[in-house]
Amino acid sequence: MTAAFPSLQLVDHPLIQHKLSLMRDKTTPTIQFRQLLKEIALLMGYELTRDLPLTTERIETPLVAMDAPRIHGKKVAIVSILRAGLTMAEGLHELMPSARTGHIGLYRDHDTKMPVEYLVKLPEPEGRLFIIVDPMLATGNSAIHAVDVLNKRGVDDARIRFLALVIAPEGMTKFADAHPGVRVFGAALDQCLNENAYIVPGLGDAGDRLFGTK
Ligand SMILES: O=P(O)(O)OC[C@H]1O[C@H](OP(=O)(O)OP(=O)(O)O)[C@H](O)[C@@H]1O
Ligand SMILES: O=c1cc[nH]c(=O)[nH]1
Ligand SMILES: [Mg+2]
Repeated sequence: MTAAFPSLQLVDHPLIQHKLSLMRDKTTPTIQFRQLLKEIALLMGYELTRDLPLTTERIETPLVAMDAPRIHGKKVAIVSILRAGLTMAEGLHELMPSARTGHIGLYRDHDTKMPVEYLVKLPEPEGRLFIIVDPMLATGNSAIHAVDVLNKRGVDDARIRFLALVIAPEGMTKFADAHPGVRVFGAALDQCLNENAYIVPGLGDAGDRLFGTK
């Protein structure tokens, strides 16, 4: 939780901060950029999942029978906002291999900066926790749209978490106003947006740097 944003948790572990600095460096090549984002998502996943409910399952150790704690993996859905969320989802899936997968395809319109939706594929919402992943929360419009998509399918804000990497204060303000009940996890709250709605200092265009496009 931060003072300005009760729903935001910044994960300031030194490994995450170090890897984020490498990602911000404009000389970091695509292959390393992608690997770093995957690693950071995995590390942030540790905090994001800290309070997941446990059930128990009867097992036998080599010595005795016991009721062993287990996470119900199939009750979690990891939803990537395309394209940049895909790589974060890879990291989280290493932590929770049996989590279900969803995709919400969005791109920002060049002029309006509003998200344009081109794909929605989601698992059954019943009883599931949804983790939406996207490294960049800039104006907040894409994040708000993605949560709206889930809300329309009956998933309320309390069952949604948003995993980002770099967050602009302007976007976080807008997102927290629209969805105060969605917990947001990020690695950095940056300074501001520039005139093209890019995060400053930021790391540039995440999708282009991940996939080598322009
Ligand atoms: O907070 P916002 O102002 O909505 O901006 C954030 C969005 O912009 C980027 O995607 P982009 O539109 O570049 O699509 P891409 O991942 O396909 O490149 C990013 O991955 C977010 O989805
Ligand atoms: O800084 C930004 C803003 C939106 N999308 C990005 O990839 N980077
Ligand atoms: Mg992009």
